[in-house]
Amino acid sequence: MKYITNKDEISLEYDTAVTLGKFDGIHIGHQLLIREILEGTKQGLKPVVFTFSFIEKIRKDHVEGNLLTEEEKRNFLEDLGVQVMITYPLDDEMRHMQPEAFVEQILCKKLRAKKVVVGSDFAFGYQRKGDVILLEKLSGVYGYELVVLDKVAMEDQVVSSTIIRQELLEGHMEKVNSLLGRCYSIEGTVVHGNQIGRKLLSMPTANIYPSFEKLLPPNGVYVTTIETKFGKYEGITNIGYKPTIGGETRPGVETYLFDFDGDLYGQVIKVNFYTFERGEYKYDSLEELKEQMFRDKDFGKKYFEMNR
Ligand SMILES: Cc1cc2nc3c(=O)[nH]c(=O)nc-3n(C[C@H](O)[C@H](O)[C@H](O)COP(=O)(O)O)c2cc1C
Ligand SMILES: Nc1ncnc2c1ncn2[C@@H]1O[C@H](COP(=O)(O)OP(=O)(O)OP(=O)(O)O)[C@@H](O)[C@H]1O
Repeated sequence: MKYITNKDEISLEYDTAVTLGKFDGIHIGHQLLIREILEGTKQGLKPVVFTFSFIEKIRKDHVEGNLLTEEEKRNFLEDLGVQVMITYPLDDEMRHMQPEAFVEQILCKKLRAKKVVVGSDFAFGYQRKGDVILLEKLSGVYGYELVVLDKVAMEDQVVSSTIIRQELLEGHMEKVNSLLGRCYSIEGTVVHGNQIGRKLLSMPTANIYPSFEKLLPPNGVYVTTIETKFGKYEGITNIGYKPTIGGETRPGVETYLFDFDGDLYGQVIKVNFYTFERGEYKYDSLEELKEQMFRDKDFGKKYFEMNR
């Protein structure tokens, strides 16, 4: 997949099927739009996702972050079969661009869009004045096919990244997963902890520190699966600051993998979240923490027995 972040490099040399938006999470609604641009390949059009960089707006504290980091979004779109991803800088020039100019100069001239796919509420251009009516009108002028998809809803609620972010911050993982059409996941490189898990708690853990732009569910314990280069394992994961031990300055994601006995240090793992079990708690002693962690392990094992 071609990945373009420099606005001087967006002139494409082939005809394209383009969808536009923020695409945070790439939820079940976004996936429909992407499927539609992939259909464009049958007419010889390359599928393109055009999105903006909002980096400057993100408070880097896991609370106003995104469901997907830029890297995750890129990998995900590539896996889906998208051939070009453009992350366009949302600078002053772009912010003030009239919607008609955007369609003419960017969409038609630079991206050579012959098919444009958007949701029915798509808005773009200065003051979000451009909409599907304008796109329809201009399709006759510039000769592209416009496909407008109805917004996907689930249980009478329109699916949106905003709703998924809210549900995630509440720890409603089942809801988040059904709106995403897959498990919420966090990726990172396994780093060394302070070895208390293996030596004193009889529970070795793989520690990762997610990127700051990544939105995290509430601190606490979750049932998870973990993708590693050795395969996929079931496990139990704590998100937080380990208050019983102390000394942590940023939240970590710490996982005990069931039935695994190998070395993960330095490797990238992906942790998939299924359900929230309990909040993180400051115990009076390591012994109490250890007893609770073994109850957490039983909880996780039972969850998979019942949900396999
Ligand atoms: C399932 C699970 C539950 C945990 N729950 C808590 C908790 O409630 N409070 C806490 O302070 N630490 C909790 N932890 C973190 C432990 O304190 C941590 O695993 C231990 O300190 C070992 O850390 P280390 O890998 O740096 O050696 C939990 C860890 C796991 C895997
Ligand atoms: N539920 C949905 N069904 C179909 N298309 C959707 C849905 N949600 C968004 N879209 C479309 O996907 C494109 C990208 O939209 P955008 O990234 O703004 O999604 P969003 O989920 O509505 O985000 P936000 O909640 O931040 O507004 C737009 O064309 C939008 O209309």
